[in-house]
Amino acid sequence: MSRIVVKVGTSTLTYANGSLNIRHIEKLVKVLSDLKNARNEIVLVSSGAIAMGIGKLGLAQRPKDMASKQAAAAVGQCELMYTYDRLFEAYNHIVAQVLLTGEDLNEASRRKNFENTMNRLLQMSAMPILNENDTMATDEISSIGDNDSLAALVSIAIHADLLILMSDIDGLYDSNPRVNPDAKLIPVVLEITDEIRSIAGGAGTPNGTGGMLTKLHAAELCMDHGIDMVILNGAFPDLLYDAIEHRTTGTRFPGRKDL
Ligand SMILES: Nc1ncnc2c1ncn2[C@@H]1O[C@H](COP(=O)(O)OP(=O)(O)O)[C@@H](O)[C@H]1O
Ligand SMILES: N[C@@H](CCC(=O)OP(=O)(O)O)C(=O)O
Repeated sequence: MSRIVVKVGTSTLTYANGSLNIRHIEKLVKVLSDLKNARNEIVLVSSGAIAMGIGKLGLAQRPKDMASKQAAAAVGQCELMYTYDRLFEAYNHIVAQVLLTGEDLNEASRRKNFENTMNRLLQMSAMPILNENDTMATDEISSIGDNDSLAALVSIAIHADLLILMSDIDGLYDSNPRVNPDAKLIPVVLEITDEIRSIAGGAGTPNGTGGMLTKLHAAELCMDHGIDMVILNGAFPDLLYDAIEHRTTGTRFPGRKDL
């Protein structure tokens, strides 16, 4: 049995107009349900609240000011959880919503409460679905919308074996493939060096927020705590089986083994 944190980005879950990408989310839920049936402990960190809120509120574009993004997230988070609840129910899995900020994990008593709740949910075979608490979030993680780092902090707090980031791209390339069509996928990164950081660019779409830089930050946090991290293409959730069974796929960042 493995304890696995899976983070799925906005660009995998929604189209640019904020509508749900039904094909992606249905496939993801199916694979996660199967992994749970195989006795893995799965924690899902899901972005997408702001985009879904924008879609539901009928806003013409992504708002720039913080309060409007927070309001959109509050609307979209309901829609997101409603969707997950319905889809997981079809496979007899129970979902639980957990909203938190980086601050919650920094402060000892709040962190303990988080760990206790997570452990109990997993014992009860429920599937915790986490997102940043966008209403309360200030800029402690970086800015609103860095679930990559949040997923890494969560993986550390609950002693996960593996963190998988599902993105809109196959993994880390040696330069941004949206700019350089000859860019090559890097299958394994053993250390986050300045050279590796220099090849990571920003988000690929208006809805994506972190780009590769926040994913490398997440990788560094995980590796330093002995946790493997893998970046995969969220359009192909079957790749989760490969990542868990250590078959080469996407980009793997092996956790330090000397801890
Ligand atoms: N070296 C790189 N390798 C791969 N992707 C890169 C690189 N540099 C920048 N990117 C961009 O990062 C994007 C993925 O991050 P992001 O848009 O935040 O999506 P997500 O919603 O999955 O977090 C890719 O679509 C790509 O445009
Ligand atoms: N918490 C926000 C943004 C999260 C975020 O990091 O976005 P992404 O870069 O798509 O993973 C939301 O749910 O919309």
